[in-house]
Amino acid sequence: MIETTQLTKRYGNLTAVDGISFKVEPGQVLGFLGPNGAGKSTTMKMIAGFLAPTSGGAKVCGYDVESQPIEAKRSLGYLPEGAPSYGEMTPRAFLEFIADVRGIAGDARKRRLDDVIGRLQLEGVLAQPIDTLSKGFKRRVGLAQAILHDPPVLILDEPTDGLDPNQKHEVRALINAMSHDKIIVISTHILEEVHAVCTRAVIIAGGKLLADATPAELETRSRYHGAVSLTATNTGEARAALARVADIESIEIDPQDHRITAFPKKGRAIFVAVSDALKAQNVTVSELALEAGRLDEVFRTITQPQIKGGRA
Ligand SMILES: Nc1ncnc2c1ncn2[C@@H]1O[C@H](COP(=O)(O)OP(=O)(O)OP(=O)(O)O)[C@@H](O)[C@H]1O
Repeated sequence: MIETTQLTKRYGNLTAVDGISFKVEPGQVLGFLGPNGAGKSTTMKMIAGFLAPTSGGAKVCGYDVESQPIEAKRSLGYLPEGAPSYGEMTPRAFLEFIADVRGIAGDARKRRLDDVIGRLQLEGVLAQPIDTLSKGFKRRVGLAQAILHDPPVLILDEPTDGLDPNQKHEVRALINAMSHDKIIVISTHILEEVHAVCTRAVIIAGGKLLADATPAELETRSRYHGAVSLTATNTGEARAALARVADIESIEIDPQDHRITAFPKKGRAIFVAVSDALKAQNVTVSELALEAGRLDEVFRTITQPQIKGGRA
């Protein structure tokens, strides 16, 4: 388990992380979401034991990261932002070095090295200096060192940053495959990533924890939750048909693609009534969808007051 208690970091007058408390259990993938400068990396560094908190604390698998740093670090793998490593080393030499530092020896050493090299598809670049690798491969070398000792806890700071869409997909699949028996915390700016890998999402802004929920729960906070979107051949006809649906609160039409969104009155379900009204008026639609909610809008609604409140 990971447990943070009132975790706080101050830099002079700036409170980068402001009393953050949460727990993460095995099998959970926790997504850290937040705008630039929210305090995500600082929180992760403190959990990973790379930065001392000003106050409060963190435990990893029951070990306090400050008073039991060796046990805590043994239990976790950490991918820092940007994945710094020793640029003049080759991935092979770097991973051998990490194996030394982690004390991985004997049969386990070859097995673990072969495993991470295979999983991160590093075979083709093992002998090339890390400095000369593409951003995507550098990130993969960083991930390989984080999982080399097969730790029960992984702290991954923007693991898919800099990867192309195929590599993003592969890394997300890797995280999903590892998630069954590990605790994983990832930070990301990419909201689709939250859907792809996270069982839970924490939203941070201005150093404060503002939301802690499943992605589906967050979507229910969207004003689009339960709305019905459609694209009709004749927008005017569709609009007239929707005017007959009593439970519709309001209608919006996208000025660019003319997509219509109908919002329900509070607590009402409108999908069937909308579908029936369109059929009854013979309105041709190319698309009709019930909206789960939009995470990007929830993210903006939750974080913008904090940003406007005055922190870069
Ligand atoms: N060493 C430092 N000294 C002073 N201020 C710092 C230091 N490290 C971070 N900060 C500040 O603390 C705040 C939180 O930074 P942090 O890197 O944790 O944010 P983040 O959410 O990870 O942002 P990003 O998404 O841009 O990586 C920012 O305002 C940042 O400028």
